[in-house]
Amino acid sequence: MRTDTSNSGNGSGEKQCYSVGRSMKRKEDPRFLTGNGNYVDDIRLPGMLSMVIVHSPYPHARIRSIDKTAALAVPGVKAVITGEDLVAANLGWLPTFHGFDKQMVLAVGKVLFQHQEVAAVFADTREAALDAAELVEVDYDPLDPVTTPFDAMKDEVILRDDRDHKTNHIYHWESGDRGGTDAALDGAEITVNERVYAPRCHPAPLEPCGCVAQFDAMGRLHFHVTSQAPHVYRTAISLVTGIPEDKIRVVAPDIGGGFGNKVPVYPGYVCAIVGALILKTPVKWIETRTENLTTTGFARDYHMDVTIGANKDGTVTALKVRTVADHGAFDAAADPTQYPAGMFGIVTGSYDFPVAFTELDAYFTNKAPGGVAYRCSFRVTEASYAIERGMDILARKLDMDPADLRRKNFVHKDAFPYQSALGFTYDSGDYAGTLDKALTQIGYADLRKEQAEKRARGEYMGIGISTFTEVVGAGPSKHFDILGIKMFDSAEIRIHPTGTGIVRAGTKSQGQGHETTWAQIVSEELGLDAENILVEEGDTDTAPYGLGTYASRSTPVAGAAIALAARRVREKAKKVAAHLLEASPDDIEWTDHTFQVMGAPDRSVTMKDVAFAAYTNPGEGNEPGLEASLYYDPPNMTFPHGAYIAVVDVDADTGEVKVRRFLAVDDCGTVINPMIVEGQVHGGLTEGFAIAFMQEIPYDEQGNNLAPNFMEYLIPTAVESPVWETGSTVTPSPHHPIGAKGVGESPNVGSPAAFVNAVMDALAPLGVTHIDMPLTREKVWRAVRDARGAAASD
Ligand code: PCD
Ligand SMILES: [Cu+]
Repeated sequence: MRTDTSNSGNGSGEKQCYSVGRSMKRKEDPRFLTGNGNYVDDIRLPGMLSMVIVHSPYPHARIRSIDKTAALAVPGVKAVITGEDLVAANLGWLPTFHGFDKQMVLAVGKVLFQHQEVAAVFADTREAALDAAELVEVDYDPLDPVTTPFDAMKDEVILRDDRDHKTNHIYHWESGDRGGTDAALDGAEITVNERVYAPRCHPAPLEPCGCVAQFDAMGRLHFHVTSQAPHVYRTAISLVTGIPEDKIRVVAPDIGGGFGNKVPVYPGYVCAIVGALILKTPVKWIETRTENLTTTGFARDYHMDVTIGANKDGTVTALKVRTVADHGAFDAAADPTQYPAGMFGIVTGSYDFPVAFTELDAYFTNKAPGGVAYRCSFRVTEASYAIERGMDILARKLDMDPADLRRKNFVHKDAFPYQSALGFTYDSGDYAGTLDKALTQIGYADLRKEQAEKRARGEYMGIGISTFTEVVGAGPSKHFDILGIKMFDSAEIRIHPTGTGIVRAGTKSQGQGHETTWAQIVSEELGLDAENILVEEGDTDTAPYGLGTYASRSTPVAGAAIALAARRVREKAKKVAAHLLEASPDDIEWTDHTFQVMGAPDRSVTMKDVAFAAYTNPGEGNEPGLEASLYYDPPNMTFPHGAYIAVVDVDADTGEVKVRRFLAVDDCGTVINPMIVEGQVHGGLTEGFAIAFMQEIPYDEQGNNLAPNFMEYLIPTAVESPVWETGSTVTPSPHHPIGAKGVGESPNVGSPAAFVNAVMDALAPLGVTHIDMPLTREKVWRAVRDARGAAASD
């Protein structure tokens, strides 16, 4: 792999300038850095109305009546719609992501969580709409709220009276060998057990959600929206509203971060479309920060009981994980249809468990709906946190170094493809190699020495390891679909006469840099300059149908489609090359990014020559033009892995934790752009750091959301964030055309456990075994105080 951070050789030279493995500067950045991005809120159309949503102050209440009179009297107000209006139009409910449940668009009869959408106001200006929203009079009859899944499971108060099943239980899911696992745990020389909680948190992208709905003179809907999956939106809108799909154009323009938050379809989108339809004028809806944090997809909220069985020498013999999941008011979790608990089955992680079992029960509560994959390929972060905490707890019980315990149990690098006890076939990996690299790079032995000295002085230093394996790139269509739509992806490539071109894909970048990396793949495959390959995504009128960008699937799926579509272009080009070289196509080979006559390397033509000929002189019987499209259904997921190490110093008297160092060694197979991958890792680590130490959406006993803004829901700035150290190993995916695996989510999946393990390691001398995230100063301080108190009273 070459790593070259300069943008040298711009457009000149024999070979292509930019290709796979080079840190080409991001092609999209000049637009962003000069303030010329084009976001949904930048759209201004003549006659455009502003929509504002009225929210419920109660988490659980019956709606006695809604009076619109005062709101409608505000100058500039055009309409107010309620749940009843939508029900009359047959648009009262929205199918949820995987289709098992439905969700109210605007509350009908009852509100089920604080801030739930109750009415939508349309006005000439945002100010008028805001004023009117305050004047919509809703008469509520408050009911007792249910705020934890443990209360919900008692079924004393049934939340959803729209459902036939009078229970708050949503579903049970299980995987693996229950009997075998129980038997192995019963017979284990050692077992450890801990309940760990992955708290309800929120992706909180910089740009909140929003849309502009417009019907043109031909009655065609143009819908600009912050969507990670524009094609799925188009199909969903057609199915829900009955508007023929050809009469709908969904455009996702520039997006200011998605992180899973912009996968689901939200009530505001439906209301904006309805408003534009009935008022016959464009409607814009842009969320506030509070609306984003309180109503759109939350993440996690998994209570996980982890039990590991092992021999005295540290060899693991069985894993059992039981989870209680809080899904909020509707089962709007973003998971593929056949996987209600997402990819939680990756919970065996990097370790060779002979037997395992996991089961999960999900419940309704009076909290916001969601369960989105916040930088996590559907519950992979939860799973990774559970197993990586579990392994550390086992290491402590065995009094073994956590690195040694891990190394002892890794799936061996010669064991791939590896069939896990919970049914995944891991494609490739070298876990020991990656861990060893990380240990050397950070100077592990010296750090342990330093720690021992500090402990002798009564100082609390901790080292935390996480050696995670992810499963990303959904996915093989026999297993993965959303609302029945198979999770393939697509690419379309056109090469112009002068040897430049355009590639379109079914994905949609939200900051990941696809405009650069997709061009690099085409460049590598076709020997053309990446600087002159335009990348276009996000417009359903032009892009081929694809399932979008989330779950780190773009590189594994669309990236593969792009490489293979380019190879299809190359096959066509070969015939033209043969014509130009007056040889048979069978005698032409593609070497060093040019077409050559076999055995005669001096007789060659470049792709640029061929492109021109394809339009000017294609040769008898050859199809003119140079383009190809391809739909790719991956044979398997990709399994990136990494070894992360955190070093912390804890002030036991104040609870303050300082992350002194953090090293992430990632293996995502073949790297397309090392600089972009490093940026992905930095971003994800910062989010993982926030989740570990400061982020949570808590609710009080009355069901009030306690983190409805950035005063309570904390976003780390450069001041709080540690300096990230990175490294990499490369174990290509055997089934991906260029060997690449996804990476966007790895740092978020792998890092929370490393941080928590480090703090627990620091506090080990005090006997503190576990603290649930986020590890705020107060929680750490309390844990230390309790531990000291217990020690004093012994
Ligand atoms: N091997 C490799 C891999 C990768 N890469 C690169 O990197 C990136 C990423 O990728 P991926 O991994 O494939 O992924 P995607 O699909 O593209 O994306 C997605 C992700 O991404 C991440 N990152 C990011 N960044 C930014 N800036 N922004 C955002 O928003 C975001 N988000 C996040 C998330 S969350 Mo989910 O949705 O939860 O499911 S999922 C996710 C791109 O550019 C690519 O191409 C390279 O180079 N190489
Ligand atoms: Cu997750």
